[in-house]
Amino acid sequence: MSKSLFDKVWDSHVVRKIEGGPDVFFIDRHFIHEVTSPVAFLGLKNRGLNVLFPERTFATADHNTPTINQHLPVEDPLSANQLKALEDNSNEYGISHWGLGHKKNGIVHVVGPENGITFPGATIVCGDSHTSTHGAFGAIAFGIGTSEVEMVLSTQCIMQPKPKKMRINVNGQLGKGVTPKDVALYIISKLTTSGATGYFVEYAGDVFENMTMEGRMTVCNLSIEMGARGGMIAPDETTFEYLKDKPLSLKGDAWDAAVAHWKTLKTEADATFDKELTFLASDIEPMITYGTNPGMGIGISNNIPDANTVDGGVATYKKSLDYMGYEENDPMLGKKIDYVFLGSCTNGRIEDFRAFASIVEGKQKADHVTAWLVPGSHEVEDKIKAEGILDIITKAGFVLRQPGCSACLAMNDDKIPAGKYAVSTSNRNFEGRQGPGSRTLLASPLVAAAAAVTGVVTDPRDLL
Ligand SMILES: CC(C)[C@H](C(=O)O)[C@@H](O)C(=O)O
Ligand code: SF4
Repeated sequence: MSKSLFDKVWDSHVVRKIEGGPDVFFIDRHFIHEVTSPVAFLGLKNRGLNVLFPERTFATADHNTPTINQHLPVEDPLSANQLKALEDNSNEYGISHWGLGHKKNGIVHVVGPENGITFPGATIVCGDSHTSTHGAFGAIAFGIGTSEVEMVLSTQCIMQPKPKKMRINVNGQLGKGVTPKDVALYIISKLTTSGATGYFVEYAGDVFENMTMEGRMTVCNLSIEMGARGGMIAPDETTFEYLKDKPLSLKGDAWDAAVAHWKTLKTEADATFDKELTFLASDIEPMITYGTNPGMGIGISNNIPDANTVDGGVATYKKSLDYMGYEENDPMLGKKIDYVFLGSCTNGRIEDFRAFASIVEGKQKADHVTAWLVPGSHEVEDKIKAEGILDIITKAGFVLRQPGCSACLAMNDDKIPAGKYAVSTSNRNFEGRQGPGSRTLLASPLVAAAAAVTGVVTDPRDLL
């Protein structure tokens, strides 16, 4: 039977098939952070178990880290404890640890790829739902629970039933101002947040083939927001070019042999999928969300949908609009905003800062807007400085913060106040996600930049 990319990677990692049960599945790379690993290590200790392959696990601190004054001790005792636990556990078991202040520190899904820990054909897990990001490299990457983190630490395997397969094709060319984030928000708006539940998605078609690695990461990152277990894109020259010479990428003959293998990781022509969807690039415009889940998104020039035209119940829909303080049929353009957040594992990479700078250059931040610009890693921060982006944003009245998850989920001090509107490049707009009572409008870095300089929801195409 012809195999898909997903089948090839999955099947080559099955250690044992259990009749009528899940597969015992080998994990190549395991990332850990301070939120979901402490309890797993506690479990290991209680059962007197060891870490089987410490060299396959990589720790970085990101969720609870402050984004200013990182050289000072962390004030919040809960955060300080979590960070200390990650450091102590990593040291005890011989796991590489990029803690606060380390030059490689940053958001787990940003530092993994930029250091070449992520690679095509790999199986990658982390106790974190946005592990799907790494699928951009043609890896099978997904989030796991804390008990599975313990399982991976002790056995380097987990038990997994093989998910169903979906292929999403987007063909044609994206218009001006339309970014990978818009492609993803568009797909989620069509599928809803549960449209891909139970599936593993392969993204295919010209749009993804022509996308940069960072764009592919943005798309795969958001797979989880439509319910998918993960999403992946076949590796190609763009992938190999990105990974070549990364600190932990293979070198010399080993690299050449790996690339030769990675080139075989393509879906065969007559492979079949349980579900297949096709969209047109020309139908996608810059997107923005107006509600309290990532599926509640529209093209920026559209009006908020009428309750009678949406699936999923009128009452829930109205409750969501109430929370946002919005009315059906209102335009999104021109709505006043208070905060802008540029960052997260969705859009906290150098291309996102370049995009933001391309709009704010020569303009000024709107007076009433508070903007938090948070690089995904120190490497991103260094590039922002080296490329002159820091100068551009500083002249435009913005301040650059230090790396971390920050206001994406507000586990540190970066909380959007109750009732305030934030245009955010992150991935979730749930009630209170960015701080109790906060209201989130998910969008691309271009839309965020346009809102930052005008103070209202603005079509970035008018400013490009
Ligand atoms: C804290 C962590 C478990 C969580 C996740 O799994 O995704 C977080 O990263 C998020 O984005 O909500
Ligand atoms: S940046 Fe946001 S989505 Fe990504 S890992 Fe951190 S909290 Fe989760």
